[in-house]
Amino acid sequence: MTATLRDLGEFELIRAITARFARGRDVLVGPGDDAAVLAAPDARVVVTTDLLLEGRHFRRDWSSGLDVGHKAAAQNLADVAAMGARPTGLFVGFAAPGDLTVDWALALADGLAAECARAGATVAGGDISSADSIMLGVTALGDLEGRAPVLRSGARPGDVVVLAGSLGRAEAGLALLTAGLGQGADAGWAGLVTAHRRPRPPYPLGPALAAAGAHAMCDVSDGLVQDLGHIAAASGMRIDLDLAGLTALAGGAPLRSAAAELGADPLDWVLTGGEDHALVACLPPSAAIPGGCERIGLVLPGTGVTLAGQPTAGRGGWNHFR
Ligand SMILES: Nc1ncnc2c1ncn2[C@@H]1O[C@H](COP(=O)(O)OP(=O)(O)O)[C@@H](O)[C@H]1O
Ligand SMILES: Cc1ncc(C[n+]2csc(CCOP(=O)(O)OP(=O)(O)O)c2C)c(N)n1
Ligand SMILES: [Mg+2]
Ligand SMILES: [Mg+2]
Ligand SMILES: [Mg+2]
Repeated sequence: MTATLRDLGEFELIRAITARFARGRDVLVGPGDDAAVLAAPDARVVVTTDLLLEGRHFRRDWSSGLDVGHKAAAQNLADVAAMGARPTGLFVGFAAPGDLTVDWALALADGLAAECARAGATVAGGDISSADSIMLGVTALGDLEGRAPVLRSGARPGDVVVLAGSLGRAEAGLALLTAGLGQGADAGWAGLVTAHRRPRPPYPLGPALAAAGAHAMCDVSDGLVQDLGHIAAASGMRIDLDLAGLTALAGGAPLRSAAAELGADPLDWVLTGGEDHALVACLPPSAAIPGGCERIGLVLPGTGVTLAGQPTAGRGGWNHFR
């Protein structure tokens, strides 16, 4: 076969790869969700892993070692929370060039430790190698504490889609850095750049949404429309986003002024921007919406993600090969 990864795209590649793995009898939730759940020793432990590569996920001239440590931990701990689990431990594979300063490597460790502390977890192991550029492979574990895992596949018609955390801010910060306007940015723009460098997922709201009865949940790593698209597809449902609510999210002063400066659309950042690692969940209409969450849409029969009933085609999200 001469097709390339770019031809296939990230998510078709994942489908093709995982189709080759047997579903072991200990695997209660396998590839396809934010984290896996294994039956042995019991069904309380969720496991997830993510890569973070220099040049692809961060740049050393844009982010400090401390920033990258925060981001590497947050990206994984958010997947744990998105299952409704409490983060417990992180395992960190770290490869770097020999001329990296010790200060940078130790700042990275400090960032990992600080972000773990935010989530109530800790680094429990890892591995080190040398490499031409910095690479991190982080694995996170979490405890469901007796709750059922909240999958991407459980959304039902009538569920209310709720958001915990921010959207579009990390993408705006990345756009500012890319345009050369990020360093030394003042006022609100600095907050956007910080959102790119150190996303702040609302970890406790993962278990809180699970306890509130969430039918489905995920974190937003690649963009709201794309990630909700995974829930819609896995659940066999349509998700309709509320235009007024999302326009309000895009209307914050820093997002608006950064978008005006860059000739961008702040609503695009909110709909397609990745890496804020907000949590989005589908709650039954009777459920009490936990504090800190806001309603942004509705689950309906059908397919795909719509905005006020209109198709979102063309508003994609991050895909590693496209
Ligand atoms: N190389 C791989 N082998 C097996 N499973 C994979 C691989 N890459 C991704 N997956 C699985 O595919 C699903 C989607 O991955 P991804 O989009 O990275 O999720 P997330 O955005 O939550 O990190 C996850 O369940 C993940 O475990
Ligand atoms: C230097 C740089 N360029 C581009 C980006 C934007 N970016 C890189 S990966 C990504 C999506 C999230 O990362 P991914 O590895 O897909 O995490 P996952 O979905 O597996 O959680 C985004 C928006 C960035 N963070 N840094
Ligand atoms: Mg995820
Ligand atoms: Mg991943
Ligand atoms: Mg991704």
